[in-house]
Amino acid sequence: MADTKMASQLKHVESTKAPLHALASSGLALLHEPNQNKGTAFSRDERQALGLEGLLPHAVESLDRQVERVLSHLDTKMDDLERYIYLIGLEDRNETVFYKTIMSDPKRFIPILYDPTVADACLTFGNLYRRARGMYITRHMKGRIAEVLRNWPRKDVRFICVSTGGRILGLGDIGANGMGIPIGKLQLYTACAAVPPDCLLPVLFDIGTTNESLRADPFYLGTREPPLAEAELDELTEEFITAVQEVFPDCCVHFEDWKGTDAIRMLDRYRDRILTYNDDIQGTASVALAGIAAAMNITGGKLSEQRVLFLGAGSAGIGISKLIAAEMQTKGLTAEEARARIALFDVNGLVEASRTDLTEAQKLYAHKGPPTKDFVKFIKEFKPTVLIGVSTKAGAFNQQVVEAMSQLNERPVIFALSNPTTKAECTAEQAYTWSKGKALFAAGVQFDDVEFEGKIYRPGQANNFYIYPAIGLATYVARPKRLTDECFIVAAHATADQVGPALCAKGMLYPSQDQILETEVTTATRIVEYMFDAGLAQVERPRDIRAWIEGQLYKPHY
Ligand SMILES: NC(=O)c1ccc[n+]([C@@H]2O[C@H](COP(=O)([O-])OP(=O)(O)OC[C@H]3O[C@@H](n4cnc5c(N)ncnc54)[C@H](O)[C@@H]3O)[C@@H](O)[C@H]2O)c1
Ligand SMILES: O=C(O)C[C@H](O)C(=O)O
Ligand SMILES: [Mn+2]
Repeated sequence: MADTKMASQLKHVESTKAPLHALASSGLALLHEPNQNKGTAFSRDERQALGLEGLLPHAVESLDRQVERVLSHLDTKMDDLERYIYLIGLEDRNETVFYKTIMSDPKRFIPILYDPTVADACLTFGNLYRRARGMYITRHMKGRIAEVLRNWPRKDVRFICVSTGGRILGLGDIGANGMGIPIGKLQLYTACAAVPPDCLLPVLFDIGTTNESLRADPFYLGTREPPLAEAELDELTEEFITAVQEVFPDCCVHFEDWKGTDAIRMLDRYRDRILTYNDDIQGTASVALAGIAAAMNITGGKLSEQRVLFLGAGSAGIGISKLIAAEMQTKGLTAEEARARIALFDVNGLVEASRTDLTEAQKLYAHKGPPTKDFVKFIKEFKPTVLIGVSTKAGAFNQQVVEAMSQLNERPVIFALSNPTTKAECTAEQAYTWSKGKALFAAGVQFDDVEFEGKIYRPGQANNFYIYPAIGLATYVARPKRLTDECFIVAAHATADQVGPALCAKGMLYPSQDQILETEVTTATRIVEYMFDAGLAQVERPRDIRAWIEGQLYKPHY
C-alpha cells in the first residue's frame, strides 16, 4: 500500500523510473541488498529460483575467488584513503565479501578501515560521500525521535554507537563529518569480535558544530548551526535515550567521540540507568591498564607502586586515572593513596588544588603542590614511572621529556595515545632513540618497528579496539543488565595475560593483531565469566562458556 503510494509519487517526479514495488519483487533487488547479495557466487539453481538469470555474468564463483578480485582491486589503489573508499563501497554491495576480506588479514585492514585512515575519511566526509549508512538524528526531530528511529528497517538492534562529532580523535569538533567514527567502530565489532553486523547501528547525533569553516563548506552534510547549549543537549539526549529503549529495547548504547565534558556527564547520567558505556573513557582506560599490566610483567614492578603522569586531563585522562586508582585500591591502597600516585597536566598546566577551572572529576586528582606549567620540571619532582599522553598535542613528549623519564627509570613506560598519527605526543622512533632503547612504548596508532643500535624494537598499539569489540561480544551473548567498570578491569587483565613470554621478550605490550579474533574471544570469555559471577548476565549460564560464545560468532560465508 505504502509502496504503491510512494511509487505513484515517484512516477510523478520521474516517469521513466520503474515503480519501487516492481523493483522490490525482482531479482535485481537482491543484488542491491548487501547482506543478502552473493553476486557472482549465486549458484545456477539460485539464479533460476530467484529471478537472477541473465542479471549476472555466466561464471559462478566461490567466495574466495571474489576476495581475490577485491585484493587485486586494492592493489591498484594509490593510497589508504582510496582503499577505504573502495572497501566502504564493497560493504554497500556485498557484506559477506567485505567481512571475509577484512577478517582474513585484520592486521592489514584495521589501519585502512579505522584509525589512522578513518581520520582522513572524516575530514573529507562531505566530499567523499556516496551513500547513506546508519542514522542521523538532529534537533529538528525533537519530539519525534522514536518515530524517526522506527525508520530503521531492523528491529533487533543490539548496539548503537553514537557520536556528536564534538571531539573526533584529536581533530576537534568536526560535527556530522564525524560519522566515519561510529561506522568504523562498529565495523570492528564484527571484524575483531565477530559480532553479527545486522544488529549494529551507527548514529550521528547532529547537534550542530562549533566548526565555522565546516558550516561554510558547500559540501558539509550536517546542520549548519552552532551546537546546542548544554541544557538543550541534555534534553535532546534524554529523548534519544528514551526513544532507543522504546524502539530497540535490547540495545546497548556505546558513546564515542563526544566533547570530553559531554562524554563524562552522559556516562555519569546513564551508567546506572541503562545498558551503556563510553569507549573513550572506559575502553581507553582498559587498554591503558592492559598495557601497564603487561609492562609490569616485563619490569617485575607492581602496579600499586607506580606513579602515573598524564598530559591531557579530559575524558581519556580522567577515565584512565579512575580505572588505575580502582585497580590500585584492589591491591590495598586507600582511595587517597591511589589518587596521590596520579598527576595530570592539561592545556593550563598542572591540575592542582588552587585552580578554579577544574571539573568535579578533575578535582579528585588535584595535586597538592604549587601551580606549574613546566612539564619537565614536574617530571623531575613527581618522578613518574608511567607517562601517558592524551592531550592531542603532537610532539609534546620531546627529547627533554623522554630523557627525563629515562634518567628516572630503568624501563620508563611511555604511551603516546593521541590520535591519529599526526597528533601522537611522540613517535616510536623518537621514544626508542631518545630513551636509548629503554622505553616500553605504545601509541594509539601502529607505528612501524624501529631499529636502534642494531636491535629491532616493536611498538605496541594502545588502542581501545583491543577492548570494546570484546565488551560488545560479551554483551551480545550474556545480555547484562549494566556494564560496570569491573567489566573493563577484567578485560584489561584478560588482554595483558595474552601477551606471552615471546612478545614480552620483544618489549611488546599488546597481543599480536594477526589473531585479533582469537584474542578478543578469549577476552570476551573472561568478561562473560565475570558477568555471570557478578550476577550481571541475564541468560542462563552455559556449562562451557567459550564453546557457547563460539557458537554465536558471525562467520563471513554464504
Ligand atoms: N589510543 C586510544 O585508544 C585513545 C582513546 C581515547 C582517546 N584517545 C586520544 O586522546 C586524545 C584526547 O582525548 P580526550 O577524549 O581525553 O579529549 P578531551 O578533549 O576530553 O581532552 C583533551 C585534554 O587535553 C588537554 N590539552 C589540550 N591541548 C593541550 C596541550 N597543548 N598541552 C597539554 N594538554 C592539552 C585538554 O586541556 C584536555 O584536558 C585524542 O587525541 C584522542 O584521539 C586515544
Ligand atoms: O578511535 C580510536 O582510534 C581511539 C579512540 O577512540 C580515539 O578517540 O582516539
Ligand atoms: Mn574515540
